[in-house]
Amino acid sequence: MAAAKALADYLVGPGYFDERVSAWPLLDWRVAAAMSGFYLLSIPVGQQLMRGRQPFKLRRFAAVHNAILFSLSLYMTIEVARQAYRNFGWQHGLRLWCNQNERGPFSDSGYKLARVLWVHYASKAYEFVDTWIMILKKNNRQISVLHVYHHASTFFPVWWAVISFGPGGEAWFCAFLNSLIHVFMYGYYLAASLGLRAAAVKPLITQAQMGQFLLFISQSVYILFVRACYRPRLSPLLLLVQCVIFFALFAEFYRRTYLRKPARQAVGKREKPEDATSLLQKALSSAAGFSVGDVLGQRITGDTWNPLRSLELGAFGFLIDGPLRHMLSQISPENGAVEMAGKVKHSVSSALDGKAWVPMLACVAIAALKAADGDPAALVHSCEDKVVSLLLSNYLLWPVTNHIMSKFVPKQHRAGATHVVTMVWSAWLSTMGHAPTDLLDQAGTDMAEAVSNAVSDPASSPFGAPAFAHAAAAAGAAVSSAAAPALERAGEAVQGMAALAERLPSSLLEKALSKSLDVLSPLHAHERSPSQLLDDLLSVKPSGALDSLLERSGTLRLPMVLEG
Ligand SMILES: CC(C)(COP(=O)(O)OP(=O)(O)OC[C@H]1O[C@@H](n2cnc3c(N)ncnc32)[C@H](O)[C@@H]1OP(=O)(O)O)[C@@H](O)C(=O)NCCC(=O)NCCSC(=O)CC(=O)O
Repeated sequence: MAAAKALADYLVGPGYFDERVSAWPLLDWRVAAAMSGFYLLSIPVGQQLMRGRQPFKLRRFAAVHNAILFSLSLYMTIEVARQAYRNFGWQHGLRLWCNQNERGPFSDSGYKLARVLWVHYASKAYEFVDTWIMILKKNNRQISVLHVYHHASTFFPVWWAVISFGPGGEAWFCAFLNSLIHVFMYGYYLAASLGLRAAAVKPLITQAQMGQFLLFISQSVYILFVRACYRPRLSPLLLLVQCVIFFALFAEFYRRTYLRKPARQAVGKREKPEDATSLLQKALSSAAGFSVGDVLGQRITGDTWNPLRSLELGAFGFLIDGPLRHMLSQISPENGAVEMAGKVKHSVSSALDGKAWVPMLACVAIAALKAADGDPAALVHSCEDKVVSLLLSNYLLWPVTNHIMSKFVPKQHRAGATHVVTMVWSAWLSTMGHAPTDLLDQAGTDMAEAVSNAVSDPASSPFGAPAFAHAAAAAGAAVSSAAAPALERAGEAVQGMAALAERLPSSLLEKALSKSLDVLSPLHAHERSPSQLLDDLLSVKPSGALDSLLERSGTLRLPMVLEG
């Protein structure tokens, strides 16, 4: 009993049901649940009744219905924005997210905002008519899990909970954006019911819907876990769960509707996309990339190695980064959604990745880092501070890498080579999680310089792919450069370690250690060009396991610290 009360306090406390609206229509939970139940029941019953009958055309009826929802969505978009602005207003410190759901007597704008949010809730019940149109038209292909789950659950419990426990605050964002997207969606359905097919805008509408879910996921994570700024927690929690499910269902809808055909037509003509690697493979490689990258990152910043953090980041790679990348790869232009020539295709894909996904994924990665460090609240500043350097380094690393991979690296080695670069990238992210901003800006600039040097000085390399080699060196240089102050702090120890390693029996491992320490020391101390750095790296035989190398570096560092 006490546990149930604690849970209720956590989710909807301290005020529980909002008395100001509890007498409003449709807010008795039994009525709302019964309506959703009735909707669910109506589907098999309706389909059964339509069995053996001719489908209805319903042109006029569907057109009127869509015109109503189109106009209502337009009204709600404008009215929610207007009342949110009046209620929170810039002068009252309106923020995009983290606006409080005030209790106490309604202000005029607070009341009008609650009222339009209630209209939004009620409109979700009216949208049941969509499904009945599908049933009467016998458009069974449209009655998908996505569609039914969306319609049934959005009315009850999601919007019912939002209005019942907190008809204000953060709900404005969701109602506003969803209504805006519904303007386009019902505009599309209106045109379709009048016999006009707008095939070109259909995928754009689906993309907008998916974008909205990603924004809602970000919003709920932000207000629940990052800033912990919102009560009741139930609505953002429901929103989070819903939108993760919707995003997955919509990604699948997108793949099925827009990608499958071109991919089939292309059989025999085109290479199988490399991104066809399975979800499990992507999750595993991402886990490896993040954990090994973090081991390197921690070493670079000179921290004492925290294995738990590396494990947590591995879990982040496995559970979030890998699966997300898999989903995104399914809908990328590389996967056949858009027909383009090779080079253009890679550039467009990289640009889209950089613009949309990379900042998001990288911020999520930094969030995971901060959470692993036990300081999730630092995420906001880290993201704000680092997103520019992040984007810069992304554009310097990935488009070049992708281009070189497709051009020089044989297909069967591409996945492996990409994983290596991914490790460098996650080491970089891990380093960024710790390094101060100005340093990162400097590192970004260094990286730009290194890449341009590499391109203008294409000396041959053992890979037979000079640009790849130089880009890899440039990335290494940037990581090294970002770590400069940490290494400066540990400068003497590093030099000492290298010297010690020289004196140890000259096994391959010790040589490798010496070389790797050399490579990791600040660039300016050695005046090494990226190609020299690469040569150093290449002279290290990969036979020594990374772990033992790092372990060795740890044991070597100890005596120096003790001596110091
Ligand atoms: C482009 C989409 C908006 C719609 O995809 P569809 O596959 O349904 O599109 P379509 O080309 O088959 O639609 C044309 C057919 O729909 C019929 N039609 C007309 N009005 C309709 C209405 N109000 N509801 C459902 N169907 C309707 C037309 O007569 C035509 O039938 P005919 O073919 O016989 O001529 C997509 O992004 C999408 O949302 N897909 C998921 C399916 C879905 O249920 N979406 C809505 C709820 S989800 C949602 O709303 C998410 C959110 O909150 O943003």
